[in-house]
Amino acid sequence: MIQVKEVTKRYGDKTVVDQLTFTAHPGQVTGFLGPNGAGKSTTMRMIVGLDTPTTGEVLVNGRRYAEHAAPLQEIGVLLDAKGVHPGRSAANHLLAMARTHGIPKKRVDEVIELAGLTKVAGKRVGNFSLGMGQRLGIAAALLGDPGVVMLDEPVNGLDPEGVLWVRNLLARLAAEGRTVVLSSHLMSETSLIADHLVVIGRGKLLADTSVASLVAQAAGGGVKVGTPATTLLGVLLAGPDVTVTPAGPEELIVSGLDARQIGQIAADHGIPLFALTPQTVSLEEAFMDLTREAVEYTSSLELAR
Ligand SMILES: Nc1ncnc2c1ncn2[C@@H]1O[C@H](COP(=O)(O)OP(=O)(O)OP(=O)(O)O)[C@@H](O)[C@H]1O
Repeated sequence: MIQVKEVTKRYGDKTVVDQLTFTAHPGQVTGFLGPNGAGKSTTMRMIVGLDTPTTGEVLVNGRRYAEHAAPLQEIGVLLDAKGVHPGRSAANHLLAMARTHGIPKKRVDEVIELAGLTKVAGKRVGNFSLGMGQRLGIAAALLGDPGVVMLDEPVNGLDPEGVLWVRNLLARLAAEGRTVVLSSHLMSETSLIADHLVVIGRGKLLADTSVASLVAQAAGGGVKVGTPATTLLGVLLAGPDVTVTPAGPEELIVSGLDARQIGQIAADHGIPLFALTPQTVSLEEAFMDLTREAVEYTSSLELAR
């Protein structure tokens, strides 16, 4: 479990993380989302003790990172996939890490296999593609068989097959009861991988929600109904909490009733329907709505609107 408790981080007079509180639970994949500069990396660095909160505290499995005797066995992290000596082979890089942390060589072979790096394990890391580098970073994060796994932008630069691989791997790690956190600035991609979402903007918490409830929220745009009998159906559907808006000669947008209720009322009165479509806002739009005020760099074109 990761607990971020009322954490504030200031650099000089700039507040980068602002009274942030959230928990990443075991058995779940938590997506940590925010636009560029929102404070995700800073928060992740504080989780693993590379930075200190100005106020508040961060706990990994109930303790501060530095208080763990064998931190690599508690939390595995991928913070910068390029932070590897380019002249070393993937296997030697992992072996060096394993040796300094008392981890057996057998585990190195296991994570190489797990990360799909068997064929390239002997190759120099300097020649690795971005995707192979990401896989190596993930292999390193898993080396200590940790109960908590935290990955900064793990699908960045991966092809669709690589994204699917990360998705399946993270789901499996969570199913094993581990706490899994991944950061991203891409909502649609993250919502496919994560169960839970923590969204921040300008260092502040904007949302702490399940993917399912965000999807339900995004679906709150009414139901598009296609019928030749718009006037009659409009009258039949009317009610105190129902809004019926004509959207074309044979089209209504209805809110306050779901598709099933509308379909039933139409059927009860023998009214033909040729469209009955819940209007969804895309998750990307929901994310943009949430974070609009909080993006650090807005183009002058957008500001002029
Ligand atoms: N050491 C530092 N000194 C001063 N400012 C910093 C420092 N580290 C980060 N910042 C600032 O803190 C803010 C948040 O940065 P951070 O890297 O945590 O954001 P992020 O959400 O990870 O963004 P991205 O998606 O672009 O990686 C940015 O405005 C950044 O310029």
